[in-house]
Amino acid sequence: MAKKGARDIALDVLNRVEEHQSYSNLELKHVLDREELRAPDAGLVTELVYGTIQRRLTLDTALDRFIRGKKVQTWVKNLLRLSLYQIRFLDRIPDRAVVHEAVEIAKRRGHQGIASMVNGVLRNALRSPDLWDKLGSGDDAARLSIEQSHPEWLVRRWAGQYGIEETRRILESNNRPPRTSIRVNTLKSTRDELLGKLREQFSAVEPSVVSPDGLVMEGGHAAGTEWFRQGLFTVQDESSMLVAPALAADPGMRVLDACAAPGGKTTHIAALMQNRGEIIASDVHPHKRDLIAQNAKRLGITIIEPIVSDALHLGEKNLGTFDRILLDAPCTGFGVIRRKPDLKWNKTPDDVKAIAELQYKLLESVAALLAPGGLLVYSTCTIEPEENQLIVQRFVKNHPAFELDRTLADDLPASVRDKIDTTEGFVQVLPHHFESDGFFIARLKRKA
Ligand SMILES: C[S@@+](CC[C@H](N)C(=O)[O-])C[C@H]1O[C@@H](n2cnc3c(N)ncnc32)[C@H](O)[C@@H]1O
Repeated sequence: MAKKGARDIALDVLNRVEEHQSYSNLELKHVLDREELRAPDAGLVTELVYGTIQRRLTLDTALDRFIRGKKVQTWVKNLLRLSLYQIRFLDRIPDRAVVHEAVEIAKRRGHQGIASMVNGVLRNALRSPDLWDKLGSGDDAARLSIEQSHPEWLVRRWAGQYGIEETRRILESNNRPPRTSIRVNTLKSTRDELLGKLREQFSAVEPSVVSPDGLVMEGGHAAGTEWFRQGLFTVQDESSMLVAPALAADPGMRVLDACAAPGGKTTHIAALMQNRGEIIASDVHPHKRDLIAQNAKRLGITIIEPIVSDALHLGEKNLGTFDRILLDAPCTGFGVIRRKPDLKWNKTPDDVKAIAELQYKLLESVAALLAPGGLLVYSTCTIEPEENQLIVQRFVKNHPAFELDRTLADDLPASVRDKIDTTEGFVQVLPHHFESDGFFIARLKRKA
């Protein structure tokens, strides 16, 4: 049987995501593993899937002009979205080729009638040069929602919090493809050494401006290299590399990482502690404990003890107290929409409320284990104040033994301090600040 092309495979993934209500990264992995594609083809499939999901609202609004009122099967709608995405957003693929391939796929999967409809819709779209300029209507937030393809409730929420211009920058940044960033394992190498090695194999590798431990590269499969297997680095977002240093853990300390899997930040903390001391790395999901252990092993770290526990009940485990605690809490993930575009379509305002309640309870639970004079870092990969600043402010108000440690900003690299407003004592990185994940970090101190 002839091998499937990239667009056919991308269509399979889009269909599975919709039919199974599942996450695109999981479906993509499943299909890419099955098809055993070469790296450039896998790259194209990935770009097509994420791009089509990312731009879904813009694409559907445009398509509505041509298919309004007609009943269209899910796979046909996805084929039209996928094709329109290439026409509008991928310059390197000629429009003729996109239409031709879409028509061939429609014939193969359906029949001549569907192929003619697909051909007609795409040709009509190509004949409407002002199609993309006038998609949105209404006020700024409503127009931005359509133009930048984010749900209107989220755009309104962010416009209220950050202002409409900052919100536009957030949305535009979310729509740009993510870069790969990696963190050097300072137990085994230095950033300069690793940079030299990676440049032998990859063309565009640069030092991160966000973290002194980070490198950034366009594309590239760094995790497939021998250097990865040797544990010289780990793949981690640049913003998230700010968290472990915020904990200011010294060698020899006792540390709790309460929501640790897969261990990106735990292993960073261990490296900063020079692999001396003790880190209890806990996660509620038993299958994730092995991920932490595997990562620690590959990186040559011996001070991490992975355990399975619900952080709401860690107090019942007789673990004693800790000098440092990290609560990298589960969250809506609205800071990582660029890498997980499904999030913006799947989550609702009620999800924000529910997760914020859980975050507050988790914070209360783990804070009870902090030794007097100790530090606790609360972090999330979201940009929702309800999950971030408001949680910490409410906690400090209700727990007088704790205070917000406003010296956190002093520990940030100057390049980060210069770019973000830390006057309230919090660190909120937005996606466009460094083209990295949106991330929140606060540091609390238990009074001695
Ligand atoms: C943001 S992720 C942590 C990422 C991790 N710190 C890293 O850097 O690799 C949140 C983690 O919290 C875990 N989690 C969710 N609810 C939890 C709970 N009640 N107790 C402990 N862990 C929980 C999830 O399984 C998930 O692995």
